[in-house]
Amino acid sequence: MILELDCGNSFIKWRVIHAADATIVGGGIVDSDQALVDEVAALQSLRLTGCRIVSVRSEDETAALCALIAKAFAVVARVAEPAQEMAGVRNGYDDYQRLGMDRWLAALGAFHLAKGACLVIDLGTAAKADFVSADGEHLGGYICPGMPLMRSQLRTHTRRIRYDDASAERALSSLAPGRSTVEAVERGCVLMLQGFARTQLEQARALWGEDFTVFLTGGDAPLVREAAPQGRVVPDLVFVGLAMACPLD
Ligand SMILES: Nc1ncnc2c1ncn2[C@@H]1O[C@H](COP(=O)(O)OP(=O)(O)OP(=O)(O)O)[C@@H](O)[C@H]1O
Ligand SMILES: CC(C)(CO)[C@@H](O)C(=O)NCCC(=O)O
Ligand SMILES: [K+]
Repeated sequence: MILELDCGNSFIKWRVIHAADATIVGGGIVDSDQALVDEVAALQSLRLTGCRIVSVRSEDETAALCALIAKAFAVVARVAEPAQEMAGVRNGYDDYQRLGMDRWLAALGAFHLAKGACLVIDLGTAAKADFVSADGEHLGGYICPGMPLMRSQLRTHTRRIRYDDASAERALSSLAPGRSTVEAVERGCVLMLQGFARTQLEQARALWGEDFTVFLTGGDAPLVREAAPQGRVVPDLVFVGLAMACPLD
């Protein structure tokens, strides 16, 4: 069994797969290293033979997580490293090491699945878009605040915007103009995300006409379904790329 980890800025997504056929044994989302170890250790008949990690955290934080995993499960974690070119995709950044590894792996996974031009829209703490042309040229992308950051900026920088998580969830039953603070903010931020998605689609159309595949990933992907109806929702797109970048015998 292989432990796969996607360490974002707010959460760690994990899953355990069988090494032989990649079938999924278990998975989840946690907000700390210790919670990760506790959840994975609770899996029935766990037998880890390897671990691969993609992280956008600092080197120290990533090293600390690897050490914890080595101690808890006696496996050496392989950490995905930046590359100028991999699996037919050429990194489009001026300095390829600066491109976020989650973006790079999602682009690798998307190109592998699409076998042609593709647009990746990843909606997490940050909202990201990346473009890969039919010949594997990564053209670059965009980074914006995602839903959690837009929300918290409004809360932090105003005095009268305050509401709880439960009312935030209720507010999203519709996107009609808000008649309360929570509705106005939550729906407004969703419309920002949808606007982001639509603009990326326009860019892709300008580049490639209708000849491209759209992938939606990240925790908030469902919020832009209507704005990108042709989008393929692939929640584990980063893991697809991670397996390509870190094959384990
Ligand atoms: N089960 C879940 N646990 C945590 N967040 C979730 C869950 N389902 C949906 N979300 C939403 O997903 C968003 C976080 O997305 P994601 O987990 O992709 O972020 P991240 O990987 O930490 O961020 P980034 O990729 O920008 O570094 C939050 O806005 C949250 O509301
Ligand atoms: C943008 C984030 C934070 C999204 O997780 C990550 O991809 C990252 O830290 N990227 C480095 C900056 C860049 O991609 O240009
Ligand atoms: K992520």
